[in-house]
Amino acid sequence: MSAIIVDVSSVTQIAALWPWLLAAVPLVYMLWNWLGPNGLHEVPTVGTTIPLLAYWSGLRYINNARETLLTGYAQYAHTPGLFKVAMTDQWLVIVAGPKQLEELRRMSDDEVSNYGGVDELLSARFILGADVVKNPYHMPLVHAKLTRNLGDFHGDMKDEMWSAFDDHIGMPDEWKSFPALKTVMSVVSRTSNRVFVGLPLCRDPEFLDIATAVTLDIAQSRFVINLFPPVMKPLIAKFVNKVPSRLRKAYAKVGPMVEARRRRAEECKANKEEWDEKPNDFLMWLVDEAVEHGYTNESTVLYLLIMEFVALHTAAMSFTHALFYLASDSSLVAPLRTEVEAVLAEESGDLGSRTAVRKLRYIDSFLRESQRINGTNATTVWRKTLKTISFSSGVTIPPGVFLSAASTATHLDEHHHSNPAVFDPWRFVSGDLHARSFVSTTPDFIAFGQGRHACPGRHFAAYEMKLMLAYIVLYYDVKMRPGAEGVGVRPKNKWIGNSIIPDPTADVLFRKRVKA
Ligand code: HEM
Repeated sequence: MSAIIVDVSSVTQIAALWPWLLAAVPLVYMLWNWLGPNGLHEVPTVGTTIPLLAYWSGLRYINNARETLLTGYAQYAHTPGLFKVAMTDQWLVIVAGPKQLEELRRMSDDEVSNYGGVDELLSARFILGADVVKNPYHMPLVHAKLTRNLGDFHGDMKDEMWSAFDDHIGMPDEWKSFPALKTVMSVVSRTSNRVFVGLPLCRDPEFLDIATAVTLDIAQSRFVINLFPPVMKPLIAKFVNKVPSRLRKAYAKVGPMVEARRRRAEECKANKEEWDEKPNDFLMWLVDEAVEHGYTNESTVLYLLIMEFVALHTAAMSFTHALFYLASDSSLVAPLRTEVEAVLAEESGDLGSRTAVRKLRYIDSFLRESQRINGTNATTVWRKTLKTISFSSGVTIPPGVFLSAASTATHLDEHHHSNPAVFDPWRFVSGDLHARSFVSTTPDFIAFGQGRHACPGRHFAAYEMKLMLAYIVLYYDVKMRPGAEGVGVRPKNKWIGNSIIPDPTADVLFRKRVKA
């Protein structure tokens, strides 16, 4: 009997220990992460390596990523070309300097995984699901269907963009104020969605709300989930992941169209019949994949949302960065207008033609230069090691480590660019025009990543952004609304971790162009 009593009391004691044991798991994980083999002792650290303080460094990084990355780059870009910074959930190894970047570029997909990197960055397996991480089938579609046939969409994109400008800004005779980022987003989301889902859905405000909100859902969910070590992430994700509810709303909106298209595609397939007037948009390509491989309609809608995530905020933020330069300095518009008017005359008044946008060198240089200084992300080329990899500096990195390239610091390296901190919009107008175009990824310009996994949507984004800038200089005068920073001063960027956000509160004034 007493033995039973002793047992019962020890069970009770153990039960009382459970909360402590549960709390110890993340602590042990954290110690293991910082001190074990993944402690990456060969890689120099910016900040502290002491476990709990490193977690604190990870929290601080949210506010001081820019300084941390520039400091690390200045100290370590040449030897050993790598350094590490603490995230709240793990180390991030920063690859810095042209030699190491080139070595990373040459590594095979067996050595470093690109979607593994995206997974670490976004906690994608918890937010979007493990299937997306295993099978990101939207990616090859961007190359094979969109980029290769971009010319087929020029006319529709131009048509949608002109109509979006008309609806969102119109042609005010007097100066009128518009929230810059929000207005740019309205034009980008309509233009992109003309190609993603076609008319009339690309103009449906409820659908566009869903399409733009999903990025914030992913960003916010990932922010909270990444505060915790991997063992706790699945549990935390259950409480904070906002994507499932957005997906339900998206399905309610787009699901019937997906189901109808799928039925028709399956009928055509079964009867070996041609589908006259089959839609040609990203959604249809996703439906075709679903028919071919048996994916669900829910997954079609989820992958559509992923496309909205990769395409909309990246292009809208990048364009707003450039718009702020244009609106802050009235001397910049003249060379752009001269060029656009000359191209317009050569192209019989059609700015959207296959050749017109390619001829816009000044516009192209302006956007590349804005992207060089600002970009959307201070690190690009996100990778996860699958094997032990070695750099020529002698440093080895074990499997399972999150790596990324220091893009902002690379772009501001004076070995690459003279007066690197100065915005010189015509910097890329001369020289090897192909290598210096907005979409070219070069060792000194990695805003779109590098190598075979460089952004496959950059040609689409560049076409859209060049057309927008051409439209604005042709039809509008723009200036910054005088704000706290003074008249004609470009608003400061907001940094949240690695994200570089053009001031979301800044307004730009537009009026119908007054010709001299
Ligand atoms: C200015 C706008 C954009 C910027 C700055 C940007 C930037 C990037 C970067 C840095 C990467 C990672 C590249 C690497 O790992 O080396 C990437 C990947 C990707 N981007 Fe973009 N992007 C933009 C627009 C777009 C658009 C409009 C689309 C789709 C139409 C798109 C689709 C993708 C996809 C599918 C990937 C994953 C590629 C892969 O890992 O194989 N992006 N983007």
